[in-house]
Amino acid sequence: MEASEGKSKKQGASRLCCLCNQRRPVLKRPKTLQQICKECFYEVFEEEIHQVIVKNHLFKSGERVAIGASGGKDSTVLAYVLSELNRRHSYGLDLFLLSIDEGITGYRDDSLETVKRNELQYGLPLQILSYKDLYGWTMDDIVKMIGLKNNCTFCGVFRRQALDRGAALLKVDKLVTGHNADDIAETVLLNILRGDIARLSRCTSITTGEDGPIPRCKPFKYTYEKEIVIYPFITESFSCSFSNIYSFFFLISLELVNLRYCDYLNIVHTYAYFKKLDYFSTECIYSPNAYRGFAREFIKDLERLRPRAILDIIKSGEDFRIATTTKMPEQGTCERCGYISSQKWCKACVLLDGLNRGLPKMGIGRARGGVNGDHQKETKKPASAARSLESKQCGSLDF
Ligand SMILES: Nc1ncnc2c1ncn2[C@@H]1O[C@H](COP(=O)(O)OP(=O)(O)OP(=O)(O)O)[C@@H](O)[C@H]1O
Repeated sequence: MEASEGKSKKQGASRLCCLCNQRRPVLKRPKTLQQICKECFYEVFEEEIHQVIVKNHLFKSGERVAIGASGGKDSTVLAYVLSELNRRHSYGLDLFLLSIDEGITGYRDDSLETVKRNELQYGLPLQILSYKDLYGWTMDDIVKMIGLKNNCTFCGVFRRQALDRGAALLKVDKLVTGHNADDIAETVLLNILRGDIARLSRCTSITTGEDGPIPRCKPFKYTYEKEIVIYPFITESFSCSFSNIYSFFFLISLELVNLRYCDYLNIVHTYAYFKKLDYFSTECIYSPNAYRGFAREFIKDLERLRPRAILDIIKSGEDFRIATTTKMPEQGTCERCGYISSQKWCKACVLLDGLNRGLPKMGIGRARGGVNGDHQKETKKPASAARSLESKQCGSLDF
């Protein structure tokens, strides 16, 4: 009798949130597998990001900060959480949304509509810059000329520079992006697979570009993608439409951690689609993303076996030391547009020159030392240049 009473008390206790020990758990936290209630989930989620911001001295009071806003889940949650923390902890930041319109019909035009709604929902001023205005080309035009294979290189190089130009226009001190722990772990792995030591040493830094036009920070460096996906579902104030789906999410939340990543996102995205949740969840229509996709699935498989795997990969990336004998590229400025460059021309100018001359493959591939203005030399080796990029897929492998 006593034993069974003890057992039922124990079962009752195990049904309480393991953090507050008061409320019923509604989800298994992906990062730690702890069964916790929704109040504790959003408390730990937001507090961890706050701690990352404070410990890494990401911001100073009075700074103007642009949030790279694509309309996707990461940057939407980042815009929401950062404005909340800014208010709650009196960071004293002036926040802005900065969106780049790459000119991808049926993808970016739709996601920009989401950002425009976010502008009103969060009360943050929005600046949109387009590839068409900046470079005279949309990604639709570029894909028509170059095809699907290498288009991500153009997009990645142009977006990086476009964000810097937008930041200069807004006169901000910093740019923050929604890159999360999963993105960083993937990038560590990809840079190892490519033997790219220069990017490997940069890709784990929480702040980069301090020597360039504008420092970039990643406040979600240690935030798991699965938690970013969960967050809007259980935060009442995030958007009124999110609250409608509590019951659905709570029913499946304890099981989700064991699903494959693609099944997981499919469930969430399908539901998000029907409920018209206010972030945009479609993959880029021009991104085959095969190589990064394999790395992503590999990391998700590791995460299913051991959630800490993501943090450990980031830690390994951080702990790599570059031998002093490794020659690092020297930073200068582009002779053509004045943007930062370790070569005579910056990568965007090389790519644009190729596009404008009807030789779009000219700038593709990694310039190794030497002067990249030597186009003649590059056009003589189209096969090897294209090959060097096959493994690169979506955009550049650093941030
Ligand atoms: N078109 C864009 N305009 C402004 N910022 C962008 C744009 N595309 C990407 N970013 C920034 O870079 C981050 C990483 O972009 P990535 O393309 O990897 O998208 P993601 O991981 O799907 O993120 P999100 O869910 O925010 O779209 C985004 O979170 C955002 O901060």
